[in-house]
Amino acid sequence: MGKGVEEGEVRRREVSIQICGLQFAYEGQPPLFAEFSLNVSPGSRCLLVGANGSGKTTLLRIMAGKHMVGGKDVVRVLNTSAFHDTSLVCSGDLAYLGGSWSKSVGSAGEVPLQGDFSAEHMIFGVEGVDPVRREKLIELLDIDLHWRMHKVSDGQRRRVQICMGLLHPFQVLLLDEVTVDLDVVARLDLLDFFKEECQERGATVVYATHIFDGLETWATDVAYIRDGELKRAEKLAELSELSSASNLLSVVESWLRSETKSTAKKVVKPPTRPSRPSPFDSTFRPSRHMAYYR
Ligand SMILES: Nc1ncnc2c1ncn2[C@@H]1O[C@H](COP(=O)(O)OP(=O)(O)OP(=O)(O)O)[C@@H](O)[C@H]1O
Repeated sequence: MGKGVEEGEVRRREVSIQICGLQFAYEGQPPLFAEFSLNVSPGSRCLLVGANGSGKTTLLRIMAGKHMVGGKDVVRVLNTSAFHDTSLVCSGDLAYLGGSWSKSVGSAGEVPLQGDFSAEHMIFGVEGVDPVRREKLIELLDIDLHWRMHKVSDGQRRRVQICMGLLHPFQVLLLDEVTVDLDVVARLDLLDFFKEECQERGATVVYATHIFDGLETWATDVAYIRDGELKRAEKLAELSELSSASNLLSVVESWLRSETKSTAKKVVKPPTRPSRPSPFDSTFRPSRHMAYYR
């Protein structure tokens, strides 16, 4: 084995995801990310938090190689460019579970999850899978293989989607709030499964969420994004606010509330309208323009 390969392996173990000076804008839009950098180390369970529209989904999709960005060194996942090296996804080393009802299964592309298929057909259709892992996931997610995908509930469909996404033992898993439809038991069991995968195999999970139940003891790191800018990236154990606040929800709430306040300060007040006449004023006469004052 060559020295270069060994060095590559060492780097791979030091950092799972490396984003350095990312710049990204949707077509015709102002830049969402400008000089964004973030490192995530192996074995981490990193929460991605931020207000609606702050850029979490876009960032996950960039890490998943779904958007082309700059050069090959800007976004590295397992020391490879996720966009340029499709083997990362095809091998199952990099898995992305997003909100849509479809699943990228290796080179098979996007598989719809709402047709008249059985859960068994969907799950057993994924090739090259360890049957023991498959059984474990079916049991964990309490999937009935006879479910017809067009007749199941959102939560049941989501279970099948998650199962298919986890069949291959990923090295990096990107989760865009996919637990939202799951009941409490399924969600907590799934979080335990992810924790086990990180602790036993050194896998890395990045999880964008607005639901913080049970995450204080689950996550190792938190990254807070505001308008495409990384405001905080810390180990949860070192998060000073967490010792004084009762839970992670309160900490994130305070971050987002201070954001709202500082944004509110920036809002330019519209020019004041002429005061409208009060119906209690004796000079008041209903006007055909009144609707505009609502
Ligand atoms: N396909 C798109 N084309 C243009 N702009 C987009 C597109 N997708 C997202 N955006 C914009 O990019 C910004 C970030 O969106 P993104 O979905 O990444 O935010 P988010 O943090 O995941 O939000 P949420 O918490 O609501 O899921 C938003 O202002 C959004 O309007």
